[in-house]
Amino acid sequence: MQLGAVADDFTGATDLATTLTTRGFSAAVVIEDRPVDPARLAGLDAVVVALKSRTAPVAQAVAESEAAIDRLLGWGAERLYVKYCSTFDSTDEGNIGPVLDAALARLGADRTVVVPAFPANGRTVEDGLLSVNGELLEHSPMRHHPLTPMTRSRLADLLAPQTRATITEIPLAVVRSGALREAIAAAPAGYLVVDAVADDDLRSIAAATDDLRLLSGGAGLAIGLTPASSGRADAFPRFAGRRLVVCGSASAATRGQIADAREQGHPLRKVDVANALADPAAEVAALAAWVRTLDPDAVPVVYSVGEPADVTADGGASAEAVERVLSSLVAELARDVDRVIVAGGETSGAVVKALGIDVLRIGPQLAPGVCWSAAVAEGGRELAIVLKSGNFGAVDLFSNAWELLP
Ligand SMILES: Nc1ncnc2c1ncn2[C@@H]1O[C@H](COP(=O)(O)OP(=O)(O)O)[C@@H](O)[C@H]1O
Ligand SMILES: O=C(O)[C@@H](O)C(=O)COP(=O)(O)O
Repeated sequence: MQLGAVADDFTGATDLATTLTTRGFSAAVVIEDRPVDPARLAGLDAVVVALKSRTAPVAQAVAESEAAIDRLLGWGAERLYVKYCSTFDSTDEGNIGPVLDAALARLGADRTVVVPAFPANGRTVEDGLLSVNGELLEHSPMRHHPLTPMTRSRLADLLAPQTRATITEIPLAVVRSGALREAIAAAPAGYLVVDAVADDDLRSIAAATDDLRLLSGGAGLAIGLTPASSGRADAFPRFAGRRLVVCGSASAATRGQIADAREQGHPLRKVDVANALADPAAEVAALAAWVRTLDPDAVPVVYSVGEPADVTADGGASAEAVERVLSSLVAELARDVDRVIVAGGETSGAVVKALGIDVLRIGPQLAPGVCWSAAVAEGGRELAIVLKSGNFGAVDLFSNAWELLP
């Protein structure tokens, strides 16, 4: 296996895996510590272990990441990639620094690059400052993120409280100078925050770091990686059951996709959050009954946030209830529904766990960082599933995604 990766959330894992497959890698995502027969991974160029560690306590995130790294090395991974969010989601007490420290220690390596840039999704780094769609991170909507509000934009300032290692910034001029490899070798041991505003910059960084055993970043850096072999090519299965979209995401991109689905005439139903809190089983039953009344060819969209004011700020109780209801709904309908789009990172984690999925096989890409995966749910039913980061995907994704399935 050429590359083993650890991602700090489930949508991040499919983001990296699909970016790798666009480069010709054969790739799969393994869910957390689910036992997997290594024969299922044989011949793959890359395996991404999906954790739900982004906002976990540091000790837990490090322990889970170390266990994932050990599994990947045991499966024969030659190099490692630590995948975090392209908006560097973390706090001063956060996990990116400690997980990188642990990964370097496990590999006996002394340096790696820090590259959250992903220009195809509007994330760029210049002069060490991270921007989102042309706005500095601290001015972007990430400023208001409920768990990891990003109020600074300089990556070195965000990372410094999380590690004792030296952080060096490498400017765009060096990335484009043809002497990046030398600059990385000459820098002090530790972390190298490297500027990138275009895909060619990411390709230059990947080329200049081909001797590093550890890479780190969002998924964008993977566009510069090349598989050593043609890898294993699995045909993506065909699916013909019902379709379903569930959205627990409150992000602007998902809200736009919900509004577009309404305009396109898809049946929509909003989760009754008060009922989800009071009697989750009844809410699941009501939503499942609604789906079953619809034409089998319909694309029902079950969502919980149509506009920002729909979010109930009650210390997480409503968020948890919505996750429970949406994930139970997908599990309840899994006998009839075999093509599912899930919007939202946390929501995706809840759905994948409720379905008892252990491995996601990566299929067609829908947008940068968004793809179909094939998975077997507990009980043996195979389904196609999209785990969509809240902020990713075109506005018409809920209408057009199905056409990309074989
Ligand atoms: N109406 C609501 N009130 C409160 N929390 C909600 C509501 N709807 C969804 N949530 C929660 O908001 C969180 C959204 O996070 P996530 O699924 O990661 O989406 P994103 O990727 O857009 O951040 C989930 O925990 C979800 O259950
Ligand atoms: O790198 C990214 O931006 C994504 O892969 C990602 O991690 C997004 O997280 P969620 O918005 O929580 O899905």
